[in-house]
Amino acid sequence: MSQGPILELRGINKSFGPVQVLHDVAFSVHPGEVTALVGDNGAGKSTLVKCIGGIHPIDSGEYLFEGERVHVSGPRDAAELGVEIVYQDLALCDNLDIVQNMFLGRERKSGLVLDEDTMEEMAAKTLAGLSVRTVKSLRQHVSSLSGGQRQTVAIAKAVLWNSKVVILDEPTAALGVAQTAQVLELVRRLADRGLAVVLISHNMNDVFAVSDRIAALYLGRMAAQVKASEVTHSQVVELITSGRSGELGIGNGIGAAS
Ligand SMILES: Nc1ncnc2c1ncn2[C@@H]1O[C@H](COP(=O)(O)OP(=O)(O)OP(=O)(O)O)[C@@H](O)[C@H]1O
Repeated sequence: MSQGPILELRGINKSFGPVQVLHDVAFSVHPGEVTALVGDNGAGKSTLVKCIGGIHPIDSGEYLFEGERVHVSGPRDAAELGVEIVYQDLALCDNLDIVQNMFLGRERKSGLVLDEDTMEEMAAKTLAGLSVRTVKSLRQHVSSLSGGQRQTVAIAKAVLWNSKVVILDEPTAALGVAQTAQVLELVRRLADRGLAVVLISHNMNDVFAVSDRIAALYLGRMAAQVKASEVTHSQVVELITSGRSGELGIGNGIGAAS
């Protein structure tokens, strides 16, 4: 059964100087669901996500979290709400091990020294809770991991910090078939644990494999936000490329008024 949204944006506008990138955007994400955010290059996906993450301040519009209107004026505000973004270029440090990466900037201390045992235990528990069994040792440097394993560590890091909303920016873009499947499984598991997951992707197979809802941006406007079970591949492609889908009777009239 579908619950109300945990995060909801209404009427979001965002410009960079004279260029308006987001126009009156509505977007909502629900706990226990994967919402795919799709759109062509330059449609505004990254900008929208950066507004959610507090990296770009919004010009106008409402940001609601758990039904309350909130002001997110920096990444710290978003993190405090429980919103984490996992970027494509993964902010992992190659020269640190998995535990060090997962606790980077939020290290646990016991007195003046780092509490390595507790950190390792928490990291192990988080990975086990996500059924991640592919990493051999938590003390191996991240540089020795495969692309899929690195994604896994980055995602697990977001889970470790009790995030409620996890936004994944093209998590499978650089991965092969088997690793993509692993990461998608993990994405699904996050939602099954009750998190709200936003998946930015260009890959329709990935989108349909794991998403409950699909939000399509077209030239900075939200063309449609629909249940994945109610649309076909080609309808979503149409939304991405023209902002409309005639057959669906949805879309907000973008490009229609000529
Ligand atoms: N900091 C900025 N200053 C000026 N313009 C920007 C800035 N960031 C993004 N833009 C513009 O906003 C538009 C949307 O870009 P954005 O990166 O959000 O799109 P996207 O959907 O994430 O694209 P892609 O799939 O290529 O990553 C583009 O036209 C881009 O040039």
